[in-house]
Amino acid sequence: MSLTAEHLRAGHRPDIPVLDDVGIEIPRGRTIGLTGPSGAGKTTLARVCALLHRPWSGRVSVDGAVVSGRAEAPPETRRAIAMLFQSPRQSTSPRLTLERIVTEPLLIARVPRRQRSDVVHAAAARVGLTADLLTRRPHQVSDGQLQRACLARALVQRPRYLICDEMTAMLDPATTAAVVAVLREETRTGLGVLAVSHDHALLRAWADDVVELPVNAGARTP
Ligand SMILES: Nc1ncnc2c1ncn2[C@@H]1O[C@H](COP(=O)(O)OP(=O)(O)OP(=O)(O)O)[C@@H](O)[C@H]1O
Repeated sequence: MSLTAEHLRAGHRPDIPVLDDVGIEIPRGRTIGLTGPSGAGKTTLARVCALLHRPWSGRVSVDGAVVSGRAEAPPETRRAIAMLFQSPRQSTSPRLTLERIVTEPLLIARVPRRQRSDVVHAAAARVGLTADLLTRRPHQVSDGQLQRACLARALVQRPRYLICDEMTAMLDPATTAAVVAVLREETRTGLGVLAVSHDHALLRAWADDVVELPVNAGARTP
């Protein structure tokens, strides 16, 4: 069981591929580190794996089922993949409380109201967010606290795969360690993680395998 990308060719500008015949496999229960020089295409690859960026060619499959894009994927496949970004502020609404932010996947999945609160509070406790913090809005908490809320939001979705794009880059060492500890527990129960980072020491401690993405010739073309 894995999230697999094969022979990907993808980019942002016509005829200038960022990824040219690139592949990666994220098995369930393992953390794959992804590193490489700036501009190599790590974020592009992460977004293709999360079905957020459509490749020009190649194949993405989730547990054996080929997926052509997020819009076409069945809800069950969309729910199977969650993504965490470097900046939690760009992936949360400033108008919502942290509790409402964490609740979001349960609203989408139409989980009954009486079950939602227990699930959200359990996930918040898991990532080290107190009930008081859950009542605040993003501008009233630190980046680390908001990233913990984003992690809780991802956990309540119960994804099979989690794509983390530099998710610890804005965090202090204690928060990074806490977040990585939660994710390592999740991998033990079957979550597959792609961890994109420039921090080699972090990936050595966190990942089971580390893949280096070289800059390809197409990406260097002006
Ligand atoms: N939306 C976009 N429009 C045009 N070009 C883009 C876009 N996003 C990324 N690129 C280009 O694609 C290439 C790969 O970018 P990407 O962000 O995937 O690399 P990266 O390895 O994650 O880099 P970094 O380590 O600096 O975050 C770069 O040359 C970048 O300028």
